[in-house]
Amino acid sequence: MTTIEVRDVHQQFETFEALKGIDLTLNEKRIGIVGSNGSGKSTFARLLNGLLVPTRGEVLVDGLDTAKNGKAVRRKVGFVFQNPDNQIVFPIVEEDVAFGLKGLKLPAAQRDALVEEVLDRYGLGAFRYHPSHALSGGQKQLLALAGVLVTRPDCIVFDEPTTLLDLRNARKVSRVISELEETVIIVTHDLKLLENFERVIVFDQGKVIADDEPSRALSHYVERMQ
Ligand SMILES: Nc1ncnc2c1ncn2[C@@H]1O[C@H](COP(=O)(O)OP(=O)(O)OP(=O)(O)O)[C@@H](O)[C@H]1O
Repeated sequence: MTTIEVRDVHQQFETFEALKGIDLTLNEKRIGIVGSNGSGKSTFARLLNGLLVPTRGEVLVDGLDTAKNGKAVRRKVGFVFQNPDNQIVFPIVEEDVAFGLKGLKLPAAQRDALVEEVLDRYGLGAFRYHPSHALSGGQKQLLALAGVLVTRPDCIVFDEPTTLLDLRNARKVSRVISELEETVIIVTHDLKLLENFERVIVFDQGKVIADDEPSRALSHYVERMQ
């Protein structure tokens, strides 16, 4: 199981400090990240697989520094964006999933089998040769997830996976996430998503203000928001 160590992390965007000294060790199977708008959650999430490197401090994934080993880190930790349109880059569904496998240089037959398996798993098998842009919002979110899962990361970071979805699709994506064997870290405003999680971390103005089992952490958050 992947362990992510975040040590004295600061993130400065020009004159604005979005994260102000974060120290955390993440090694639970299910971790939720909550907090008000602009509190630094997405910034924090993007640090976890080296999409962003901290301006001060360090992030280590199984001992690998994200600032020095970005590629190896991203093989361990996948990232699913809030808006799947930011993640889906190929015009045809199967091409998009296959792209994630490109670096592995697999024989074509093995690559095709992996693509088929992951599409079937998320009910997208019938859409294999369809244009990616013609999928519904929920299907796009699942395609984005398929494209990450096919590379078999140990841990997946989701940035608000249900925010853009209607209730039915949000439930579907939420069920898919709950069934994942991989370690899951979710940034969300949808507190229902965090039922049965092991740990919830609450951000406020670039700092961690609570870090606890979900019911205690969430009641702290709700109190703070009043
Ligand atoms: N690339 C950037 N350049 C400048 N400022 C940035 C950049 N990225 C984030 N910020 C700022 O950092 C702060 C934290 O942003 P972040 O997206 O991490 O918040 P968040 O907690 O995810 O918010 P939300 O719930 O609204 O998605 C915000 O004030 C934002 O404007």
